[in-house]
Amino acid sequence: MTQAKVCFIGAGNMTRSIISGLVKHGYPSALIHATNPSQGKLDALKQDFAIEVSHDNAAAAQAADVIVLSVKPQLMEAVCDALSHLDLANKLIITIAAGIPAARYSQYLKQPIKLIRTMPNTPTQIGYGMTGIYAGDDISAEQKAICETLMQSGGKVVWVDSEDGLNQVIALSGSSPAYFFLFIESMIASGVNMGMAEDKARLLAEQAALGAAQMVIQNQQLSVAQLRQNVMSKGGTTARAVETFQQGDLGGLVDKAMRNCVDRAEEMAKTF
Ligand SMILES: NC(=O)C1=CN([C@@H]2O[C@H](COP(=O)(O)OP(=O)(O)OC[C@H]3O[C@@H](n4cnc5c(N)ncnc54)[C@H](OP(=O)(O)O)[C@@H]3O)[C@@H](O)[C@H]2O)C=CC1
Ligand SMILES: O=C(O)[C@@H]1CCC=N1
Repeated sequence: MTQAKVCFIGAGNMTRSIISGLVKHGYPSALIHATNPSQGKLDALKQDFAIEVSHDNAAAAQAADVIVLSVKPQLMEAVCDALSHLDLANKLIITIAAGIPAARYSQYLKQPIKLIRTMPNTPTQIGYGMTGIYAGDDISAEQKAICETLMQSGGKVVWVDSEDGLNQVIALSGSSPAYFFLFIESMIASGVNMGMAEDKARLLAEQAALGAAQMVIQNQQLSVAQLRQNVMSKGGTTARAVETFQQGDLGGLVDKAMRNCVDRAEEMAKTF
């Protein structure tokens, strides 16, 4: 495994998720550095993972082989501008930001760069992450391997052939943990409305969600529709609930939500 010196610019939710996966997989803490303006997140990362931390983006980036840009898209231009005086010729830059096209970064950093775009998700924090990765033709096999090693430590990776594919990755896995959380939240609320204690409603809903996901994963020979049919006894309770979702056009609503997610990524590509 290639072990590069990695610096995360921005120490928020996703940086924490990725570092957690890296350290759990034995990536040396001494090779990981995170920067952030506020102190609290840095203290927590240092305490939990024994990594290097600082407020100085430029010094940390200068010392790194791999720079992971992990700030909100609206801050990316300013953050890159403040790194643009560095010589980045021998560094690999990885971005996890939604929306911003790969070509935009060399403008922000004011020099030619080697950049890989990725789209991880928060379950990376517990080893169940899913990351989509896009690299242009200028990226070497070794650079791709470094990126894959970093992102794979938190879960699975999938390479996409075109940059547009990353927007579909956002809709399918980057943003989608929130869809499932919303569904589970709604189930718990309904259970509570019907009189169930909240802790029991949560246990019932979360274990059903875990079991359903594992059923999909462990039964690749079956379609997801077949797994659903297997729960639906004719004239039974599940059929009544599923009919209710279908009458409300759940499939159409999911499609609309995912297309809106992609539209927002495309809007962001024009904005930032
Ligand atoms: N959350 C998610 O599920 C996913 C997010 N992403 C992408 O990841 C990126 C980060 O998102 P997320 O981790 O959720 O966001 P967070 O807001 O949790 O983290 C961003 C961090 O950047 C820090 N920051 C702000 N300004 C600077 C600066 N000048 N230099 C260094 N750090 C700075 C913030 O510090 P402070 O709080 O102190 O201001 C904050 O800790 C985004 O671009 C997003 O599109 C990608 C996939 C999934
Ligand atoms: O909501 C967002 O913009 C980011 C990208 C994917 C998940 N969170």
